[in-house]
Amino acid sequence: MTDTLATAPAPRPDIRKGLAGVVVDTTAISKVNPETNSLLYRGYPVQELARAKRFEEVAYLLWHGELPDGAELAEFRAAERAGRALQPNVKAAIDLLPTTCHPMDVVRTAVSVMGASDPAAQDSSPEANLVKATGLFAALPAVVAYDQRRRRGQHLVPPRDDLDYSANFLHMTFGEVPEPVVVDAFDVSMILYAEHSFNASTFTARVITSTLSDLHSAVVGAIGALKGPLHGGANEAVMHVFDEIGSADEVVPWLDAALAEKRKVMGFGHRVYKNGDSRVPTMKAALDTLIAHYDRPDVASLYDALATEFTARKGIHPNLDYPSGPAYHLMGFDTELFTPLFVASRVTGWTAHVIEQAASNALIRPLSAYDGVDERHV
Ligand SMILES: CC(=O)SCCNC(=O)CCNC(=O)[C@H](O)C(C)(C)COP(=O)(O)OP(=O)(O)OC[C@H]1O[C@@H](n2cnc3c(N)ncnc32)[C@H](O)[C@@H]1OP(=O)(O)O
Ligand SMILES: O=C([O-])CC(=O)C(=O)O
Repeated sequence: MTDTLATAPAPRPDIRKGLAGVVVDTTAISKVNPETNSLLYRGYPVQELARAKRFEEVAYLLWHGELPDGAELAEFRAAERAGRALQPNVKAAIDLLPTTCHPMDVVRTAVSVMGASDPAAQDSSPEANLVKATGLFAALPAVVAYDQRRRRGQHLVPPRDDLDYSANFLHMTFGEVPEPVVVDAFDVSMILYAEHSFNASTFTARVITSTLSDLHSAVVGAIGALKGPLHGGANEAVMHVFDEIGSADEVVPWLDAALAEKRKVMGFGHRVYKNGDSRVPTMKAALDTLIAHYDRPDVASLYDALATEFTARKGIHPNLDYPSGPAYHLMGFDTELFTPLFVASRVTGWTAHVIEQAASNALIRPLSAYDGVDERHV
């Protein structure tokens, strides 16, 4: 009897692969509610923010918890504009990287260089972290813009102080400011990408922060997590899918083959939203304005054909990356630059979480169940 009890297998622990459904902490930064298909940043519906505010105001909201008043916004905008120019050491590091590498590797390296040259690198006080976060927010557009330009054999375009964040971003990338309708669509995309609770990259940033590491290290890790096609890399992958399919007429045979091969169709599905991503209608409306502006009904028909057919067959809905991919394409960004654009936006959410994690820290260290070989001896 005693022997039987001693050798009884231990009860299997309740393992949630991918932490699916596990609530690991609280956050006051954003609320994702799949039941009501809503997303709140600091209490405000993201659709309202996209309609009525600029990205700078949303960044301020994520960090400070409140929208800025006139004086606060002026001060914040001045700080952002002061940090826009590409620093010589960051440019030198980028120039060392081959243009065959992925642009996400360039952004990741650039943030690492910025961290290494920050005299306050080891100061993780909330004040220092806010300064670092604002610095990254201000500096990343130049990194992304310059990387696209150098890959095209074009020279660096310096920032313009008379333009807001999005207009300046597009100016530094393309050497001119596009029509307001394009700037507005870009600004909407930045607002929608800014924050989404404990997604994989934000969680990565929080894990790194939980060891009392520094903010730049957390952002470098988050960029690595965002790069994957199951997360931020999907906006780039959506465009590859569009290129592969070619036109709306080819959607059905393409999908037959893709599903037969059990391929994942990028830009569809979500860990939290099962009935559609709260951000898609707003981004789809922005895409529609671009389609009208550039007179590209072919993009609209391919978009609609794939979404309708895939959702009808699988019951899986588009996520934010689905409309964002073709929107960035129409604006003129090279496909590999799409996920770095996501970085430029999400750095606001990541750093808000770094500050929140640091303010109420506990080392993040879950348990695992060993299923390797039994104990043995050499
Ligand atoms: C900004 C963002 O990060 S949004 C997400 C961007 N990522 C993508 O668009 C990549 C494509 N989508 C996916 O891979 C998934 O939907 C994820 C990773 C986003 C979420 O996945 P999870 O919650 O882990 O669900 P999981 O991957 O287990 O999918 C459940 C089922 O739906 C299927 N499924 C989910 N998404 C897709 C898809 N895009 N294409 C085909 N099948 C899919 C899975 O194959 C699985 O089927 P099975 O039960 O027969 O094995
Ligand atoms: O929440 C997620 O898992 C992925 C996502 O949509 C995001 O990070 O914006």
